[in-house]
Amino acid sequence: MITAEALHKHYGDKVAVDDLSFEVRPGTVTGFLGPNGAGKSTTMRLMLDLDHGGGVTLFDGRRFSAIRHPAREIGAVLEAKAFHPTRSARDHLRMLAAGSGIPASRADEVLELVGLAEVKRKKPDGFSLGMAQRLGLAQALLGDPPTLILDEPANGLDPHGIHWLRDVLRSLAAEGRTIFVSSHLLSEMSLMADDLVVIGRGAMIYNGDVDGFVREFTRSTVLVRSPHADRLADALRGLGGVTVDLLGGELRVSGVDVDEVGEIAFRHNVMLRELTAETASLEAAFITATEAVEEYVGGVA
Ligand SMILES: Nc1ncnc2c1ncn2[C@@H]1O[C@H](COP(=O)(O)OP(=O)(O)OP(=O)(O)O)[C@@H](O)[C@H]1O
Repeated sequence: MITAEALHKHYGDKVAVDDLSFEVRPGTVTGFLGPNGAGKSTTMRLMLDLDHGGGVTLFDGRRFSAIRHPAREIGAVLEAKAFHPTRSARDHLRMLAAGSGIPASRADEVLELVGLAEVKRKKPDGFSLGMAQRLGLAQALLGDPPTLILDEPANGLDPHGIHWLRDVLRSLAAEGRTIFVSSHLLSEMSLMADDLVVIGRGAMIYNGDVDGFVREFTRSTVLVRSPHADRLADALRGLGGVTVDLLGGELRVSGVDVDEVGEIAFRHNVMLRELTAETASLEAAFITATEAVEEYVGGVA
């Protein structure tokens, strides 16, 4: 269990992390989301005592700096490509293993796990970003830690790599580990994460499960196809609090659920060809939740 309490950091007048408190539960993947510059990397650095600021983060009740063998308790990747320039991938991991009292054979195990066994004798400075991400994950897993903190681990991975990463993180969580992972890939996050911490301009926007976030920041809609769509639209508009978009024989309705739409159609003798509850995406919820706090807003060319 990770407990972050009142994390705070400012650079001059600029508040990068603004009194953030949250918990990351074991056995789950918790996604850490926020627009560019929201403060995700700074928060992760604060959590690991790699940056000076306010607040405390406890890992199963202890601060990072109080943990005797951090590699065996917390695996962290904050920056891809932070490797020794002259050692091979394998030697890099063996050296880290030696420093943490981990058997050297574990280096080969984790390289196999992340799919880098074939290139283990190569120097990481020739690695692609995706390969470097895999090596970063190997490094984080070296001590078989119960907690993982990963900043943008999917960055640079190809679609197979992203799929693989999702499976690895999900199965590590299923083993009871605590996994805190930032990403900009929202569709991936919706498949991977159980819980979310969403921040904007350093402050908390949402902390809870993924479904709750989508519910809170989107309106669910009902899609209806009917040869009498205009008649049904009139009946639904008469209800009040209902929004109806009519396009040809298709209606998109919000403010009522599928059962109510079905009932009203029945009462008005309207034949239906389709009646579907549409779930909004995590991306739609993220855009609504964070549009007011976006820092770097581009224009349209
Ligand atoms: N060393 C620094 N000096 C001054 N300001 C900084 C420094 N590091 C970060 N910041 C500012 O703090 C804020 C948070 O940055 P941070 O890198 O934590 O955001 P982020 O959410 O990780 O962004 P991204 O998604 O783009 O990686 C940003 O506005 C950034 O400009």
